[in-house]
Amino acid sequence: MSGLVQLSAVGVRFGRLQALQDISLKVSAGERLALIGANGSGKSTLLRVLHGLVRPDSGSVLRDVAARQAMLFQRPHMLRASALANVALGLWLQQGLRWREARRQALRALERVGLAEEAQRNARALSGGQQQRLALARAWAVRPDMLLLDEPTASLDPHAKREVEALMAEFARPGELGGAMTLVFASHNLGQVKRLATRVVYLEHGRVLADLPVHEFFNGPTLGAVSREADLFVKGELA
Ligand SMILES: Nc1ncnc2c1ncn2[C@@H]1O[C@H](COP(=O)(O)OP(=O)(O)OP(=O)(O)O)[C@@H](O)[C@H]1O
Repeated sequence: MSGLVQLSAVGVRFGRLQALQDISLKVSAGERLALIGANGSGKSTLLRVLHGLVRPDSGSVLRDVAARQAMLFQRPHMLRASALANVALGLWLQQGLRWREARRQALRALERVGLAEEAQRNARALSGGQQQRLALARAWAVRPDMLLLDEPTASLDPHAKREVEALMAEFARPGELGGAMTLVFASHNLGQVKRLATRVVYLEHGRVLADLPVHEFFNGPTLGAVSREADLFVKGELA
């Protein structure tokens, strides 16, 4: 396997519900992969499988064990502590750094996302956009090779959305400290998908119905033939 993670014929069920079915997908280094599809189509579940939070009931997951991963959720969970401590704690716990060194690196991460001035503020008192940037700092601090993001801008206003999007684009750029991050993100915002993604995976009822380079997905003639629902989804979202 030369990818960061590779799923083969993965299935996930929750009781009687088949949330994912027969998913085969390889994520390669340097990709910016967008997962799209209607509510309940399986995007979050697929991200959780990729991150190892959900174990498939069938199929297999192969992972590059040398690669680091981090995941961001739509509403980040922050501890009732300073912004700095929220980042430093992660480093201290995950990487076994000394507290002083963890704080030093955490401050560097806050600078990276433009939050250095908020370092001592209670993380829970920050705005939604600042909290999402704090979550990005927490992820960036561990220098992941692959960053998974579940609708990271869904609950943000347009300004905060642009800030988070800009950071995602910067993290994915070659030359970023620690190297370019591979991104896998779920989004309902097709403008964002066009701006950020190199590849689009369209899910419908837990199955992958299209897996195409972004340009082909939006401009190719094939989508309507693949799925009428996909065609309507894209047109509807763009209307
Ligand atoms: N822990 C769970 N227990 C039971 N059912 C679940 C669980 N997680 C997800 N599901 C169900 O699995 C299906 C896929 O959900 P998932 O959250 O992956 O979809 P999604 O595409 O991310 O949706 P959304 O766009 O609304 O976030 C849905 O029918 C959902 O209700």
